[in-house]
Amino acid sequence: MAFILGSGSPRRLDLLAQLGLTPDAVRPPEIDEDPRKGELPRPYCARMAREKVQAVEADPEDVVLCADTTVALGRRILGKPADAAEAESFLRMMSGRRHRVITAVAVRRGDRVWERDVVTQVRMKRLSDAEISAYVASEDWRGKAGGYAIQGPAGAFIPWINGSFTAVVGLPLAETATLLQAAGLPLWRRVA
Ligand SMILES: Cc1cn([C@H]2C[C@H](O)[C@@H](COP(=O)(O)OP(=O)(O)OP(=O)(O)O)O2)c(=O)[nH]c1=O
Repeated sequence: MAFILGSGSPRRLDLLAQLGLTPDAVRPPEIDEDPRKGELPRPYCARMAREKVQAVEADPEDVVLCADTTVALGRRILGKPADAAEAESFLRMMSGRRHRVITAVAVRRGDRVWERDVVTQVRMKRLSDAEISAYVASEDWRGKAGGYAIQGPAGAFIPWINGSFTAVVGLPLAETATLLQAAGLPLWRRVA
C-alpha cells in the first residue's frame, strides 16, 4: 500500500508532515476547475475534491488524498486570482466583511471514497489602500483561493475566525486524520 498525495500544494505537504506523514508519491491531478453555471460554493468545492481524487492514478490498494479550498463571499466563488488586478478586487470585496473558506477533503482506496468538508467563517478587517497595495505587491496572493493566505502577511488582516485554521490553510488536520484512518492508513504509530 502506498500513500499518494494528489496535490501540487506545498501547504498540503507541510500540513501532512504535521501528522507525521510523508507521501510515497505526489501526483497533482489535472481537472477542469471552472464552476458550473449557478453552482454554489460548498457543492462546487466538494465536487472539486471528488473529481481530483478520481483523476489520480493509483493501484487498488493505494490510499489517495486530495483536497480543494474555495473562498465564498455569499453565493459567489472567489477562485485563484488571475492577476494583480483581480487579487486587488477580491481584497476590496472582502475588506471589512466576513467570508467563508470551505475545504473539502476526499480520500480514495480502490473504488471506495471517504469525504468531508469543513466550513470556516473568516472576518477580514477593513483594509486601507496602503495595506491592499503592499499586499498585492508582495505576490503572496498568487496560487491562493480568494487571493490571500492566512499563514502569510495577510494573517495581519484576519482578527477572527470561527472554524478550523488548518482548513483555511488547505487541509483540516482533524478531519483528514479521521478519513485516512477510515481508509486503513496507519496513523499514530509509536516510534519504538
Ligand atoms: C484561503 C487560503 C488559501 N490557501 C491556498 C490553499 C490551496 O493551495 C489554494 C487553493 O487552491 P486549491 O485548488 O484548493 O489547491 P491547489 O491548486 O493549490 O493544489 P491542488 O489542486 O493540486 O491540490 O489556496 C492558503 O494557502 N491560505 C489561505 O488562507
